[in-house]
Amino acid sequence: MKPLVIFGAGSIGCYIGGRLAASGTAVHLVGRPALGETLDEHGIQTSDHLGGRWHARRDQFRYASDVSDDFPATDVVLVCVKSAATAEAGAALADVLAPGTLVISFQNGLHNAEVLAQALPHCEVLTGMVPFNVVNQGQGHFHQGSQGQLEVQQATAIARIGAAFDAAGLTLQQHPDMAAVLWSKLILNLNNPINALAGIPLKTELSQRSYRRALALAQIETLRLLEQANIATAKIIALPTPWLPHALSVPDWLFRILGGKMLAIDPQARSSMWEDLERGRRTEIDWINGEVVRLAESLGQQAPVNRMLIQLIREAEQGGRRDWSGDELLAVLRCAATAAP
Ligand SMILES: NC(=O)C1=CN([C@@H]2O[C@H](COP(=O)(O)OP(=O)(O)OC[C@H]3O[C@@H](n4cnc5c(N)ncnc54)[C@H](OP(=O)(O)O)[C@@H]3O)[C@@H](O)[C@H]2O)C=CC1
Ligand SMILES: CC(C)(CO)C(=O)C(=O)O
Repeated sequence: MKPLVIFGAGSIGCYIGGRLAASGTAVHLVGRPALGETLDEHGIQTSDHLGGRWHARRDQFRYASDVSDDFPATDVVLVCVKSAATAEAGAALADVLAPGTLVISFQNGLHNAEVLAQALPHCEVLTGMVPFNVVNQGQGHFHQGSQGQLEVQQATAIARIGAAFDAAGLTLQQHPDMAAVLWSKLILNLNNPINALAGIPLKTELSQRSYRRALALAQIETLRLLEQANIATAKIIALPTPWLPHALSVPDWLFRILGGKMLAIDPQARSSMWEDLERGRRTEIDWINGEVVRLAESLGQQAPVNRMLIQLIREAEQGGRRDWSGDELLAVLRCAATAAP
């Protein structure tokens, strides 16, 4: 069997790749040399919020720091880099992939698969969606801290990998309308800047009504724009997407009952944007809240709440505050919303 390639060995790439390798799929990871050294020593440990633990020994996967280094013949590639690195990933893969290779973008944001398709016109590029959180805990250990099933664009080519994902316990849910899925995921990801600015774990943050109300403001603004643009959403968690701001705004005691599943998160889990700030990397704010601002502009409207979140994350990227209380954030976002003409 030809190895399945994971381009972008980070939290998501190593989690999916580690689970696949542990269950017997031949996996070839492309990532940075420093992580390669860590994995040489420890292999890939994966675990989840339900207590599952898996280990891929070093002889169960291959690892390279670029595509020139012993790149295998493959017919499936999963792209798991951050959005800023997608174009570069596409350019690197263009030289080495055979016609008809299945390429799946397992990334947040709306347009990564399109960027890949432009670079790889000879491949079949599909959109994927990762609903759960993964944190790199160091020493080759990647932990899934919340629930959800991987979703992927409906296509006959998925038959090539369905059994391998099933064997790894990562069943792929096929969806006919990934644009709706990606917008719904983006609406959940509007929490990424709030979590990163709060500087606290997701569970602690979402347990506090003021942070949830701040998130609801950003979501309400986005949902109004989607309605005006006739863009559909999909149900990707227990609640339909348009209900989210209402469910988030209830008092803490009621949210503990209604939003039980949203709080079923490991106490230490954080958003990927928090991890980016922590590691001094560029965040995906332009691919998340930036999409809302661009949608507003295309409709001749404004998105002041999302614009303010972008500004605060830009400041945080430059060393600015990352310890906002919920009340402070809510006040700043409310002020932005009312100040907009
Ligand atoms: N982490 C999470 O919980 C979730 C993340 N997602 C999404 O999944 C995607 C991946 O996120 P995540 O796994 O957190 O990202 P990471 O940054 O942890 O992983 C990506 C890795 O790929 C490396 N990389 C980038 N370009 C190259 C290249 N050309 N050659 C070799 N290595 C490269 C990066 O190195 P470097 O940093 O040095 O560039 C990094 O180590 C994102 O779109 C994210 O939003 C979705 C759901 C949950
Ligand atoms: C899973 C989730 C929503 C967790 O915040 C995420 O997508 C991220 O961290 O980027």
